[in-house]
Amino acid sequence: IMSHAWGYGTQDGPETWAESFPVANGPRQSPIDIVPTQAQHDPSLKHLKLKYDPATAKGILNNGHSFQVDFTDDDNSSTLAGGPVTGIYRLRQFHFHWGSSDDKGSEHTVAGTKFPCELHLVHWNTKYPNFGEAASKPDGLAVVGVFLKIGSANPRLQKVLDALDDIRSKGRQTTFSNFDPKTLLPAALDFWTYEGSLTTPPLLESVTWIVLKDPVSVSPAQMAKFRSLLFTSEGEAPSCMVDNFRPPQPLKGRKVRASFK
Ligand SMILES: O[B-]1(O)OCc2ccc(NC(=S)NCc3ccccc3)cc21
Ligand SMILES: [Zn+2]
Repeated sequence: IMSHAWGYGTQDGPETWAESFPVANGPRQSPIDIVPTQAQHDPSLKHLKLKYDPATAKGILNNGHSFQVDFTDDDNSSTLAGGPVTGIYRLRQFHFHWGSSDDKGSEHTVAGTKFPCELHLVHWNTKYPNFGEAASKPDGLAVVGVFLKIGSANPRLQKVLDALDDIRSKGRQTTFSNFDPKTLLPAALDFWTYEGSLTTPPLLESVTWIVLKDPVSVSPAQMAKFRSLLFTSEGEAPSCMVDNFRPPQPLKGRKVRASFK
């Protein structure tokens, strides 16, 4: 069967996704607006334990919705544990969402504040045999979200941004090795956490979200690199890859917990 054609345009964007993916109107959809004054500090939350082996970095791909850096996940070399999760989750990939201008781009918002970009580090629960199985379970995935805020150029981003010239169009991929995604994180790992979903179709309600409180920096020139990518394949009329974010979804009674006071 044809894979579901979805995107971020007026004809195929977030307002249309429920037609093919009815879970879009489900009880635990993401992203959400995080309201810090309504998040309850939970002292029982453990520290986030992130262990990433740079050798597991495999490739970088333009998938037509974002670009992602993929990791080999056939052993526990790169994992997440602690925080709100039980057990060990393996790093699968990371990717970003960003805007056409600096006043929007993130998926989660903080008391209505939008950031120009948001990083997602995707991990799957090793109690399941593989990513695809885990993605369909309520405790299957754990995604760390990191906000990027306009400021000085972030040298940690540069290796990723320099690879974008080789994957400008949808379907392009190239090797990407020896990279430690931990270098993309802020110094403090304080976080908000809640139960949610993928923010792109199939919108599966299988994600424990771990959204870091502190942003990392990105410069306007670096944002221009993100915006140089294309949603479209070579040979198609080019469409700039921008505004690839879903807006915040109804909380529907969910509680957001904070790891910090
Ligand atoms: O919401 B996100 O953008 O951030 C967190 C996150 C994790 C994964 C995705 N999507 C993936 S991996 N789809 C392929 C797939 C999906 C389901 C089964 C197999 C294969 C999107 C997002
Ligand atoms: Zn994402």
